Amino acid sequence: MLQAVDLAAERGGRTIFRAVSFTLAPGMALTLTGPNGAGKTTLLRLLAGLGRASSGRLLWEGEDALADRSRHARRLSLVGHQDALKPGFTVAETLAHEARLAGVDPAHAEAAMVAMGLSHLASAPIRILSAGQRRRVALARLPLARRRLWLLDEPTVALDHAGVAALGAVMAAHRASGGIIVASSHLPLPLPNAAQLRFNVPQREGAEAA
Ligand SMILES: Nc1ncnc2c1ncn2[C@@H]1O[C@H](COP(=O)(O)OP(=O)(O)OP(=O)(O)O)[C@@H](O)[C@H]1O
Repeated sequence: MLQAVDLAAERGGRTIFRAVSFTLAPGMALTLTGPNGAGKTTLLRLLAGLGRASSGRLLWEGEDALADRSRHARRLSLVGHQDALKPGFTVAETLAHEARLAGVDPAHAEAAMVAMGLSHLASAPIRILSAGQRRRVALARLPLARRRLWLLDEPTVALDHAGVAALGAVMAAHRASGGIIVASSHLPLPLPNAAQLRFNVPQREGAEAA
């Protein structure tokens, strides 16, 4: 269970948001919406333990999530705007590598490739892929890493309709197995029954989860 209690963040000496609170039990999802610059990425980084809250607490199963940041990092996968894929690897090599790192059966890498509609690109190097194809590869790594918490910054950017549907199925499977998802987006996400946190600009007075 992930719980944010009265989180506030500052950047460059300016308050970006405050009074952000939510509780996400296994299987739940939260979408972050709001205008450019409102603080969605800032919150995702904070939830990933990459930034520091100016006040408030982040709890994982009732304990301070960030007391041990490297332990927290192993609970989560973060997909941001940079996909951190190795240009010289093929799609199949990329996913097999991810499976190896996570110690899962290599057959899962094949399944992840199929799930994100990448089979026909198995032997293509990452460097020749289109933006949407790269995004599919970055998202196909998620289930292989076997992390409970997925933090996704605008995950559908560059995806076509089929890609969005594929991601919807992958996210549904994650939630069905007790995973938690927090995702920002300017477009509707395929995350049924997700709670919503809307950021306003200027973001001075906090945001509310609905
Ligand atoms: N390194 C930084 N130093 C100072 N201010 C920053 C820094 N990085 C981001 N900001 C500011 O923090 C605010 C929130 O940025 P953030 O990236 O969280 O917004 P966002 O809601 O994710 O926006 P978008 O929809 O454009 O992705 C913005 O006003 C931005 O200018």
